[in-house]
Amino acid sequence: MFTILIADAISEEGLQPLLEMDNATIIQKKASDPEVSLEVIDALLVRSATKVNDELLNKMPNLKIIARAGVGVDNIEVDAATRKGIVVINAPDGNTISTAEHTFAMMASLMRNIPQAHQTVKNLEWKRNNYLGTELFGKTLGIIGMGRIGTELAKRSKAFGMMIKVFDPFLTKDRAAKLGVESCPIDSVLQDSDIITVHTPLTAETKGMINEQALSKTKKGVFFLNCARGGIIDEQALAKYIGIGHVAGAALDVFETEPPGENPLFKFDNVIATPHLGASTKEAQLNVATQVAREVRLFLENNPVSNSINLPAISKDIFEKIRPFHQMSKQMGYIISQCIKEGIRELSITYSGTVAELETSYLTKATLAGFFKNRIAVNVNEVNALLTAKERGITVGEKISADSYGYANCITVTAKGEETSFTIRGTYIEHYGPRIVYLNGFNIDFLPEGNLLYIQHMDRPGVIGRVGRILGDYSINIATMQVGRKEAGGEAIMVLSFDKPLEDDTFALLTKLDDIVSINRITVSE
Ligand SMILES: NC(=O)c1ccc[n+]([C@@H]2O[C@H](COP(=O)([O-])OP(=O)(O)OC[C@H]3O[C@@H](n4cnc5c(N)ncnc54)[C@H](O)[C@@H]3O)[C@@H](O)[C@H]2O)c1
Ligand SMILES: O=C(O)CC[C@@H](O)C(=O)O
Repeated sequence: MFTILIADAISEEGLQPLLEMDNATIIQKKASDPEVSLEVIDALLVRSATKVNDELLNKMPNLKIIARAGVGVDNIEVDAATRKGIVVINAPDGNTISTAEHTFAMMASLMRNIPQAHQTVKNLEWKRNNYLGTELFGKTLGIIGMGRIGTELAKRSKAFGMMIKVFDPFLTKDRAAKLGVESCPIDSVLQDSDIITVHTPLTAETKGMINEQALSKTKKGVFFLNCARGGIIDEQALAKYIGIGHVAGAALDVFETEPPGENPLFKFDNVIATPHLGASTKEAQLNVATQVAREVRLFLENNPVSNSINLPAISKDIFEKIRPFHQMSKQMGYIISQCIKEGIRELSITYSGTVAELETSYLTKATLAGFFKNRIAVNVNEVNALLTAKERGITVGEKISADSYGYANCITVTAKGEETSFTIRGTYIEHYGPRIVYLNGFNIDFLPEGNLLYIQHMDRPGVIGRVGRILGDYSINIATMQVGRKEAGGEAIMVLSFDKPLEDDTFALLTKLDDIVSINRITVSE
């Protein structure tokens, strides 16, 4: 049973995919509501009001996924979520059209003084001479950030006869040509535009990118728009440039602090504002809610998600192909973790045969997730596996090899510590399942599941009998037993499986037997 917390106002109609789940309890309350038991929440859905920070995440040890019903994830501490292995998803395009339309509406309103004029009419005034506007036709619109919203805005603005200059370091010349816009350096956008609008995410690089220095490069009489994120345009600098009459006006939907409270910009009549309404349409809210609700449900039902911020996107088709290897990779990582007793400094994974053609990076992360399971306090999964390895100084290597040892596919994992190393190889046999076919120099064949006992011993008469006798004395039923050796009289291994875990006292007796080199209890669970 899953518990899903919808912490902000999200369209009820769009939440249907979650409401229809018969194994989920849906709670629609603020995360700060004392009635909410944060520790049981599996999935959290938010818009921008809930600040998903480390402090909140620490109260949610069961949390597996955070969904942002919108684009910007700046209200979520993604790094903190990643460290804890929590998947973060968003709805990247559900509100694109609405926000582009809102930006366009703000631009038109700004140029024709619509909000100010509207207010005077309502005040029973008729000030026709005060509101001389400016046409959009023939003007140059500078767009900083030519992503989804920038692109939609450009299309609409072109239809109004505007010229478009764009600065986006990730925009290729080909794409700019296709969109009919001029891609140029930021200074050229600043110098030549009549109206400048920002559509980037708020990042360390874009924070304050329109500062005094940038404003000083603009034309006198330029207009500014910000319907992306507060802080991309420095509010103090903008207020200064409006104050000296250099900037002719600004339209703002977003603010450095929201709600903004007292703000130096609000004293100017030529500044118009809306309270972060870009995505506030019925259509956008339904779109984003439906997108995240579908994704959260897919995720909880063990399917891949497409709009993750911190997990590589993987299609359902590809995931179906890697699913058997995915489970086996986790199992092998988990077996290694229980057999190598010291810290490791290197983990290398070699893929061969058909598996080498699949998304192996995902399998490498699954191996690490299995390795870290029960070794460290945080839950490690594909989201934080590489980061966790890096933080612990473990080098992770991935290789493709042509030699698949006669199997259709195989994955070989070698872990190296300071003193020891351990190698395990698995193959997946269709209609039969995963098999471990090699352990530390020995060919073997066992199913990596359940309660296992792995014994490395000398190949001498009586060893197997002595192990069997102790197990028999303690009424322990051996479910399966596999043996392997390199040469007669040398070292050998046996892998036994039981219906229930081996008790400590039985295990202790086995460790004291003659001719045993090493012995490990292994539990391989989901
Ligand atoms: N006002 C609202 O309600 C509302 C609604 C939706 C989105 N947004 C915000 O609008 C912004 C754009 O959203 P989007 O969906 O178009 O995002 P997007 O990811 O599609 O586009 C962002 C673009 O910015 C570009 N970019 C990144 N860094 C840059 C830099 N330093 N200089 C220039 N360009 C840079 C990227 O290459 C990308 O093309 C985001 O900040 C988002 O949070 C606001
Ligand atoms: O939730 C909202 O209304 C705002 C969404 C918007 O800022 C976004 O980044 O998608």
